[in-house]
Amino acid sequence: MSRLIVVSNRVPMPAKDGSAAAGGLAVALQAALQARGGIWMGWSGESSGDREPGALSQLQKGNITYALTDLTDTDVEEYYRGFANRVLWPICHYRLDLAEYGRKEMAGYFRVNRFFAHRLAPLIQPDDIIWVHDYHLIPLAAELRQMGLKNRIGFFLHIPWPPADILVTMPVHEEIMRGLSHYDLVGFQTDYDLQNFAGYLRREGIGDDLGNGLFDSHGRIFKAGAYPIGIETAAFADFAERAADNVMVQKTRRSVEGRDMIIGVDRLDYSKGIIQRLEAFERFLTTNPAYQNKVTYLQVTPKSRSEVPEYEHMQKMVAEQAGRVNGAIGTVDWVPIRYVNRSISRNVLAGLYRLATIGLVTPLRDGMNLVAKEYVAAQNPDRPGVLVLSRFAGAARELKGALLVNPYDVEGTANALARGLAMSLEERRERWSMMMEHLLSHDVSLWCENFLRDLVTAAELPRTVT
Ligand SMILES: O=P(O)(O)OC[C@H]1O[C@H](O[C@H]2O[C@H](CO)[C@@H](O)[C@H](O)[C@H]2O)[C@H](O)[C@@H](O)[C@@H]1O
Ligand SMILES: O=c1ccn([C@@H]2O[C@H](COP(=O)(O)OP(=O)(O)O)[C@@H](O)[C@H]2O)c(=O)[nH]1
Repeated sequence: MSRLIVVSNRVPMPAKDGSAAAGGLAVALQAALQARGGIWMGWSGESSGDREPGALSQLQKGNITYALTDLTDTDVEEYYRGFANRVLWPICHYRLDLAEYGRKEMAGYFRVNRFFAHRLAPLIQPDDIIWVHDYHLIPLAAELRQMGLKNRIGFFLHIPWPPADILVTMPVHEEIMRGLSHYDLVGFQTDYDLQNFAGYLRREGIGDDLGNGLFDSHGRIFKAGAYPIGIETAAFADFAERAADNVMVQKTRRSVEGRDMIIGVDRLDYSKGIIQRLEAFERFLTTNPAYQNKVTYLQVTPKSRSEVPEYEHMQKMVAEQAGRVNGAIGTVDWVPIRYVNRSISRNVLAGLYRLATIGLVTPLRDGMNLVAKEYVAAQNPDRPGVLVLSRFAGAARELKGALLVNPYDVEGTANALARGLAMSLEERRERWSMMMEHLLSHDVSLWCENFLRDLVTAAELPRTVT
């Protein structure tokens, strides 16, 4: 079996005690790497200031070598904060208004990808399979090809891929698309993202859909497909059941006794629709006054990318809004919104999901949204809660038992909350079973296997158009 080389901007390093990093993606990829042997390469998250980064730092754990590189201050600013998070992230989340184009940042993005390629290439053997993750590293395959590498290289995009009309507003859309054509397999989260990709090729006249998942563009033939990422469903369900003994979960249970709990869990990101969600909760309480003092909404929102101005602005807006609603509607013995601005460990989170009558997941746009899947997996099968889910999350393509909402429609979301809280146990069980069955049969290990199987079989493709 060929070795596997995984490349991602962030690398989930094992903890100091040697235990593997938590999170479905990390667990699935670490398992695949252990089985085949391989390398996980990426950014250390550290800056070398204005000095050229030193040699890769390497750490061996079983069959896996973790290889990390620092980046200079300028690299972090231009590649990560600048182009990845102020151009690609907003564009892929349909936020043209937030994209900030700068020639310096665009050049920095391509330069850091070249730097990654130069650091990675000496570690690669001819038979290795390379799997690149996410929007930070789209041009990596082109750079590796430029250096003469002939290995199979796959790419998986964790975030949405927008329609052509949005993509073409990005000055370097052609270079980005050319970058994708250097992979042997390009994976998206949903069929909609794949359709947008194919639509761009057609619209711009730079490629053809050859059928059976094959495309040709920029003189290369490659595969593209939808590979919706899953979670470790069975393990997470087990986790949630055992979390009942956790002290924090017990404290929370006591603190909401006699009330229904609604839970929202999101990085503090404008794509998550937190402002609209708080508005919907307020609307629900004002149009259903009988629920006042009967419901607690827990919003867990760890800070994210705080050095990027749009994120800093969001932090202020969300905190102000939560405070305003609490001030306007709360009473001396009831705080409607509990707003937690820090990260909670996954085992506590699993227990909190299980306590909540409603999982409120309303991104304005999301590649998948693993929280939606985790909420379902964490439920007690005897009395499961209700998932209220944005139709604009990738997860909505799969979780048909959810109450689907349009997060821009504040009144519609408020109505879904009322419907969810009043839903009969029979309907809740029926909806939950349908979703749980799907999640058990489409977990993250299957996602990983399917992608790698298709990447390996891409070896039989002719690579260039004759
Ligand atoms: O690296 P950051 O800029 O701090 O952002 C964190 C990640 O955000 C998006 O990721 C998430 O998806 C991951 C894979 O599905 C998941 O493991 C992680 O928990 C999520 O936060 C983005 O897609 C990642 O590339 C970022 O690293
Ligand atoms: O305090 C927190 C908040 C989130 N998460 C985890 O972070 C991931 C978020 O993934 P999702 O796909 O929902 O959103 P993303 O952050 O990738 O955009 C999920 O696995 C959550 O369990 C966590 O461990 N602690």
